[in-house]
Amino acid sequence: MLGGDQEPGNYYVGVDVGTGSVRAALVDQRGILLAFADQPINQWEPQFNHHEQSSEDIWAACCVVTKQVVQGIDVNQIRGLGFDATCSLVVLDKQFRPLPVNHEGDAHRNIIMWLDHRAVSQVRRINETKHSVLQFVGGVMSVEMQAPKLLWLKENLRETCWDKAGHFFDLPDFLSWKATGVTARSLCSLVCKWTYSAEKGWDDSFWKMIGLEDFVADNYNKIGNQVLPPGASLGNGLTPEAAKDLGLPAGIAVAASLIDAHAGGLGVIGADVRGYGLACEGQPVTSRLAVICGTSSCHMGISKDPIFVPGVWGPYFSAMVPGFWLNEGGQSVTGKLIDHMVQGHAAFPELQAKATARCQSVYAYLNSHLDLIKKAQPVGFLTVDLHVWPDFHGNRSPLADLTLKGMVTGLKLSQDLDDLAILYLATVQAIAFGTRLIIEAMEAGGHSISTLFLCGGLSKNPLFVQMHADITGMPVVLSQEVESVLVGAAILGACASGDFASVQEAMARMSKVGKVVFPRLEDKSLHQNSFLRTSFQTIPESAETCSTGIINPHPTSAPPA
Ligand SMILES: Nc1ncnc2c1ncn2[C@@H]1O[C@H](COP(=O)(O)OP(=O)(O)O)[C@@H](O)[C@H]1O
Ligand SMILES: O=C(CO)[C@H](O)[C@H](O)COP(=O)(O)O
Repeated sequence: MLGGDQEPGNYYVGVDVGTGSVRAALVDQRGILLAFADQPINQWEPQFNHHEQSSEDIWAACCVVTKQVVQGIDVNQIRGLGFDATCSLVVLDKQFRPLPVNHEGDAHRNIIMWLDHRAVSQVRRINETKHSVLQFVGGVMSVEMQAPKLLWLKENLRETCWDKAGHFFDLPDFLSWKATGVTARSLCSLVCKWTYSAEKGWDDSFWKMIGLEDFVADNYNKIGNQVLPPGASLGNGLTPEAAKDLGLPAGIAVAASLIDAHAGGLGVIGADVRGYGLACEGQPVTSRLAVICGTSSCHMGISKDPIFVPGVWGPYFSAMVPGFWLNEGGQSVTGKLIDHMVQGHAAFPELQAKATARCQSVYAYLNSHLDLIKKAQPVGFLTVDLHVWPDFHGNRSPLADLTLKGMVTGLKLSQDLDDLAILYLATVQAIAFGTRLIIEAMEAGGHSISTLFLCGGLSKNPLFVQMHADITGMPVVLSQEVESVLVGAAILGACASGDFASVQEAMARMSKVGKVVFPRLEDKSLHQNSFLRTSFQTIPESAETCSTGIINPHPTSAPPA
């Protein structure tokens, strides 16, 4: 439904497909959200570490939310449409029909999700090749990228999937194809997840070396041989069929899309920060780090020249902001980890009942409960002897080790609501320490970061935001629009419409500062001690400590696969 400021003008629709839900927004030229809608999407986990979705379900959800946000407005004012989505792998046959990615042969489940870790053996073999393309993914390919998943399909579902496949899409590119009928891929998805180089294109020798020479023989037809920069206008715009599905006029501009974290980056990183007392004021945009915190967290830092950071993805040219190199650090589970710790605790039913009685979310309740039990001490003091190592789904950055597991030290026999609240706090802190490790690795590689720009579902949690400020020692900027990832998607639509000359111009006009959270420096030594204690309790004996107190469990070499 339409709400807020209703000045006439040009509107854009942004659609954001996250892990757990699809969101859409109607956004104006100033980046203000006039309407918002969301809808959860199905996920299947048929086996441990196998995570699947359905492209038909996702498209249907996109249609529902888009129709909702344009209800009641003159659709002729809508100038452009932009999509972003998780970097999940969509498989279609030669007639564009879904193919099964599972042993059960269920074609409805035709997406291997980004967090799927089935291709462990495949990624180990890919990393053993030490092929030069690996330099551009932080030195180690992640099991969450597309090459190992494709190899898994070839080796495990040859007849039911691989031999019948006509098209392998990254989810953002599937959505833009669905809207326009154009199979061109976005430079963002191909560079970040498929080893494509913005400068050199595909590297035949890589695909031959890993056993996927089929793509070379086919001239990359199935994975993309037409590549467009994010925000470029696709074909003749929205097809009549998709227009009917989405409730939009046929022919409006549709943009080449972005991965969700990258859309979040566009939505926050270009804001005008004058007057907030931030160190990044008057400094190049390269001093800003966008952190997109949803199911996972992604740490997006840009640079004028390529920077190689072991264990941090990239450098990727023009994959987010045109003309800039991107490094992407990440934590595979953050929101999902917090949900897992809280929902799995013995006191969760009590928490749920109490939060419901107060009409609060469980997180708002836990935050106020922590305020009650902390008494006169700083909240961080509550976790002096309880520590979490957050790699429950492996470590994406900077250790790049999918075999790492999670850990909790300092548990007692009691399992009441206080214990749950403190475990929740320790989990949030562990995630913030993970961000600090990533920042320190990026700075050691050559980045110079002074300010964090947070967005995504977890940025709605004030404790999460404050802990990131306190533990990194950096101010955190929150955008005026909480749903900044959708602003990023709308920026794409605005660029495709031709209303802005460049992505940079659209970013500067449409992303805006809402609030700044500064670090509480009085808690700094407490967090430093906690950081060291956590690390020493959890690292293997072979690890060594660097001068900052960061632990490197793999001291002699690049991180293992
Ligand atoms: N208001 C809130 N307070 C605390 N946590 C929140 C809030 N809203 C969302 N979250 C957390 O954010 C995560 C989901 O973020 P979201 O950006 O929607 O994820 P995704 O894009 O991966 O679907 C969940 O773990 C959820 O618990
Ligand atoms: O790898 C990614 C970005 O490069 C994934 O798309 C991302 O980690 C999943 O996003 P979210 O946690 O927001 O659902």
